[in-house]
Amino acid sequence: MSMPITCFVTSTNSISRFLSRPSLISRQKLRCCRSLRTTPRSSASRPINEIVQSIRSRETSASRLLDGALSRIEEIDPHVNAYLSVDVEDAQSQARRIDEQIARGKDPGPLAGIPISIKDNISTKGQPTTAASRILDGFTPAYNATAVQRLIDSGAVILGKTNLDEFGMGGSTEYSAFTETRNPWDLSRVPGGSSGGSAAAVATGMCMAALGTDTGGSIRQPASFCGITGFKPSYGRISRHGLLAYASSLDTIGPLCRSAEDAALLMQVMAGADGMDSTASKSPVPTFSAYLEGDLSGLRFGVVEESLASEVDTEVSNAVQNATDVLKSLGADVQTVSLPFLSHVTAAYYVIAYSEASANLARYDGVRYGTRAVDAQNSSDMYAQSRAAGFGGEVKRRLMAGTYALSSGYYDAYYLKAQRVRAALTNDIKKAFAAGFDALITPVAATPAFKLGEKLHDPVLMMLGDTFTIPANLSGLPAVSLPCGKTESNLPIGFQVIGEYMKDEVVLKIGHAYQQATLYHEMVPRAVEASVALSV
Ligand SMILES: NC(=O)C[C@H](N)C(=O)O
Repeated sequence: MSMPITCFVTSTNSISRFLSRPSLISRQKLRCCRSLRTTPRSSASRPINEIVQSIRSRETSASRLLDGALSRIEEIDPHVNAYLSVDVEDAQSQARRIDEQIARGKDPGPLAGIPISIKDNISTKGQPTTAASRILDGFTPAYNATAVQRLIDSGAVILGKTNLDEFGMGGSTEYSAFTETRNPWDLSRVPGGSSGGSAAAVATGMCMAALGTDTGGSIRQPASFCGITGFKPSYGRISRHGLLAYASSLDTIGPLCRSAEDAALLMQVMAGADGMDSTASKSPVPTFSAYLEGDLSGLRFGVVEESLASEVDTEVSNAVQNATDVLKSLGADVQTVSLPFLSHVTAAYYVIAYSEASANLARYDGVRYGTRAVDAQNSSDMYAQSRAAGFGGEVKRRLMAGTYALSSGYYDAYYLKAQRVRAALTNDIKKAFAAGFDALITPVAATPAFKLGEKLHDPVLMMLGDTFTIPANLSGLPAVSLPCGKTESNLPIGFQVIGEYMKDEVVLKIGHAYQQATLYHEMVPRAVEASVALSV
């Protein structure tokens, strides 16, 4: 039977019924939620794995799937601005190649024909890669990032490049030099950041999965604001080769998808050693799918006490509380755990991130890439003018603060102190795992998506939004953001599961078990559907 997949996100009856349910799921309601789970899956929530099977068996084709994504981009992206560039012809020729391979009986790989978008700070051969910065306007890399190449080698169709805060510096995607992305659940709100374009593209079915990068929460927070699943792998699990560095000891590439199951599939093809990145771990890559099944009995989770403090929105803390009830009902032992250093992590993170950024971004001098000042008198004048014109205000602020923190006389007071906080936090977390916890639970952010412009001129407020996501970066741990509810005003809420170093598969197993019991990851943003309908 031929099965058209021209549109991934549809409001089927089961989803509409679910969306009209109260935003919080209580223990009593869990049974009802589970029974809804037995209703047929909508195409929005069909696992990538199943869609690949239907491409392989020629029920549908890569070209048809791509057409669906392209028509959604045409309809929806003028409202959301998730993409910075889409190379339609190139994507169509990739899809045709996959279909031809299948017609010849050749298996293109586990992602055969799946349209995937790439955050624009990850190199794509022959496609613009700007990091949403004017300093890289017009830059086209000569090679693919290792993660991108591995997706292509597994049959994925690379669709386009998604918007971000310039060089990943921000939490709302408003610091892009080119356009601000809007939250598809409420177009007056931010999609989160810095991988806001990737999150909005997945949430609206403008692609089936996307790559993002996470330095202090940039995959997990936008995933949570847009109601999808975002996975930050252990540091070193995926090669950083081809990632435009922001803060090298923290940067991680990872997937944004509809489900933990889809994230596991992408992890399988991207993870592993890489001769081009000495920080990519040589430890063997597990078979992620082998870990997905089964309940959570025998696992112990620690809810981080400090993360449910009074500053956290009540709707958020209630939703996280309900998520822990679901985890308990799946057999997990859930207790509380304290991370006394949590209140210091944001300050430490920003000192480290700014310092590393000031070194990494020194390469953008107008000589090799992008913007170059034309009427400079000499070379140092040319560097200064090119950088002044090429970088946005937020990037300049961070580079100046980072240079200051590393300067002689201040190094001990700032950089060294921040590294000590990093060590103390890592120690806190190690103690928790040594005491027998398998994972830590926190909200992803203290609030749901905020209004466009609300924090734009208050960088400290913007930074404080990262408190719960930063620990996994400072300690190099794997962490996933999972949708776990909606607010009264129809905004998604996410909770976070942080695992032990290099136990990425355990984190995804927990995510999958949770998603087998709930439907929150199947929520679709109707605001966009409505505004598209209005505009036609
Ligand atoms: N890049 C990230 O992970 C986001 C973080 N808000 C930052 O600005 O550094």
